[in-house]
Amino acid sequence: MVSVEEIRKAQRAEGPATILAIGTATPPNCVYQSTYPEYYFRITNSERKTELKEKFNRICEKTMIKKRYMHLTEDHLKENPNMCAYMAPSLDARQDMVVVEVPKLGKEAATKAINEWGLPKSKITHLIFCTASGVDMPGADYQLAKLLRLLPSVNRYMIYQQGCYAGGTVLRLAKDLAENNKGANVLVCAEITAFLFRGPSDTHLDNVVGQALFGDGAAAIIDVSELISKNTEKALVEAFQPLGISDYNSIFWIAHPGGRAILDQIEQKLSLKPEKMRASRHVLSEYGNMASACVFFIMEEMRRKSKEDGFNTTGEGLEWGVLFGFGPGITVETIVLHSTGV
Ligand SMILES: CC(=O)CC(=O)SCCNC(=O)CCNC(=O)[C@H](O)C(C)(C)COP(=O)(O)OP(=O)(O)OC[C@H]1O[C@@H](n2cnc3c(N)ncnc32)[C@H](O)[C@@H]1OP(=O)(O)O
Repeated sequence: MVSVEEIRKAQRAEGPATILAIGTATPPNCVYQSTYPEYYFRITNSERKTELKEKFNRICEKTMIKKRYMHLTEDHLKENPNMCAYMAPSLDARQDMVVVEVPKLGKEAATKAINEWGLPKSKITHLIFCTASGVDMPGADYQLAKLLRLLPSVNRYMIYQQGCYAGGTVLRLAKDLAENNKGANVLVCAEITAFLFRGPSDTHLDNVVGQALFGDGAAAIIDVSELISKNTEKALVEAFQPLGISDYNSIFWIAHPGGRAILDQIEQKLSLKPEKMRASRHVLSEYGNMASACVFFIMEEMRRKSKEDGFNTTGEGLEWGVLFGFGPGITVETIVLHSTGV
């Protein structure tokens, strides 16, 4: 007679969960930060707000973002003028858009990851989908499984509306699933396309800052950089003390670039060398703040550059690293990463 303990042991995986492949995708519509203020104030019929436009120009310059990708094009906005107001009914139009587009963008990224992985899709046993764009039932996880033609038996998990820190949340969940299920291949797909574009308001400057930062033009923003930087050291001590690591320049860094000031303050507070934030700053510059998807773009960029520079690990030649996801709450997701090779 087989005991429950033996069954459980046989079901569990041996060894740690490993990231085997990464795929990223963006909508094709690219907007350049240098011309964005002109476009944004024109499309939202706000050109008369000259002072606010000048301020927005200054904010855009300070973001250190070169370009961003947005699903919303000029044509979409012309078809949906309510989206261009600061506060006008437009939820239905946005919802109709995201429930179709978010799984499609997820499919693009997932297909790249599956191709790199090189095994048949039928080997995928678990699917986690994470987005803060819209809510649907059945969810984006179901739509993605259908688009990818995964087996109907795939175990699906949907994480909605967590915000920017959720890249860390899905990794944490994927690790637990992979380590507790033998042979499980967990496909983590965190895609965010925020459709919360809206016109500028003189009385809501936080919204104006948001319009300058987010990859898809989201609305809500908190000034959060000081709060985050004050708490990162505590999170690092808790995470790395058990490993005997207290020099945070000796690890690689994947920090969610909520905004340039967040990276600046963490760097300053922890006396980090400038190269520690290189990958995060690169992704911020090339894509803007893509919420939960950012950390995976940074991971991919770090892996690419480590290979190009001849390092022997995907973490810039280092063994241990940290992934920080920051988001509403304020919540800080801290994930310890172990890099094994390029
Ligand atoms: C929680 C999460 O982390 C999840 C997210 O991703 S949410 C997004 C989180 N991101 C942030 O909170 C943004 C962090 N802030 C930044 O990166 C920078 O402050 C910034 C790029 C927006 C501006 O850079 P800066 O070095 O602060 O420029 P600075 O010259 O001081 O400010 C430019 C203008 O913006 C205004 N400004 C800056 N931050 C502002 C804020 N939070 N609200 C309103 N106005 C703001 C300033 O008053 C200034 O206006 P004037 O030019 O008229 O004086």
